[in-house]
Amino acid sequence: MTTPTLPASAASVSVTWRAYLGLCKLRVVGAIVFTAVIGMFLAVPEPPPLLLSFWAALGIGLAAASAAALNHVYDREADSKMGRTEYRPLPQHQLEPRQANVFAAILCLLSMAILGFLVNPLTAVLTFLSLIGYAVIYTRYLKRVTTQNIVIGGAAGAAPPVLGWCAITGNLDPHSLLLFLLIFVWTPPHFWPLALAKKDEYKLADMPMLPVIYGDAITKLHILLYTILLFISSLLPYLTHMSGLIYLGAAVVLGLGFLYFAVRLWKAQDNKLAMKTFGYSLFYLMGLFSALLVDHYVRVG
Ligand code: HEM
Ligand SMILES: CC(C)=CCC/C(C)=C/CC/C(C)=C/COP(=O)(O)OP(=O)(O)O
Repeated sequence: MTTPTLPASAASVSVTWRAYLGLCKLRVVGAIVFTAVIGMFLAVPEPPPLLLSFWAALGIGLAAASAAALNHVYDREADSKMGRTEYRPLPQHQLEPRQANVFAAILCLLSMAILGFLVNPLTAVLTFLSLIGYAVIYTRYLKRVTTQNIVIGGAAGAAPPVLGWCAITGNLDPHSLLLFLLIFVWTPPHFWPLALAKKDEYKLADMPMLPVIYGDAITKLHILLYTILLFISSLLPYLTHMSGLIYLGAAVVLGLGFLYFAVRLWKAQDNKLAMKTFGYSLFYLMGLFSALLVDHYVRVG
């Protein structure tokens, strides 16, 4: 018996769609939308209106995917030099840069229409600024010129909970800026462990990441110092009475876990723990934001 195969044209359509989806960095966008949705829930005492939340999540997600596609276009040459990124759609010539640009433009227009007409204009403007911040300011300029690229560029990645909050209330609340601070301070100990593990690839691609320019010891020290700063920042939602004891407990336990990784990485002679620390950073952020949500509805203390 022969295995049924797709006709050549159907197979190529499926490859093309997979390539377009590959441009979107779906897992990162998923995490970004998650933090935005938590911002929506924290903005009001009762659950936020379902339809408004849906449009806001879709609009923010489309903007993040558009930014990711533009990042693939600007980085296509560097991506082709690194093992971690060489199989992306543009280095593999599955799509032309022009196609990726058109795709990014469509996603951006859709996002702006949804946010501008169905959510509110301030959310649309702030989301657009985040898109430009990541896709243009970080990717095109900062990434190539300074070791502080991801610290400054982190502001775009930290915006989503503020965008989610603003989508529901129409304004900027100081508590939403606390959520911004958490992701902003989290970004260096999220990214630098990965940069440490992939230092040789970044060197090959001529990217001035911290370990490439200043070496492993300085990078590990920076990771540790930012992790301490993150631990302190993560207490602020409790100290400002935004969250209660459930959040505080989770923040302390998750933070001690992050410190454990950061201290061990700092002390180690090698970088064996770097990718585990990177993995933990993702678990930490998801855990911290989940705790904020649970605490919002089950308030103790
Ligand atoms: C400027 C800020 C940031 C930088 C430089 C950065 C950098 C990176 C890099 C280089 C990767 C590896 C990607 C890969 O191998 O495909 C990654 C993965 C990831 N990042 Fe970030 N990140 C940033 C902000 C964020 C934010 C704000 C979030 C979520 C709220 C996030 C969530 C994730 C997730 C979930 C992954 C895993 C993706 C996967 O497994 O495919 N990142 N990040
Ligand atoms: C709401 C909105 C528009 C937000 C945009 C923020 C956004 C998409 C952040 C993504 C963060 C990220 C994956 C950075 C890695 O880029 P990189 O180029 O350093 O990593 P790479 O080498 O894996 O491409």
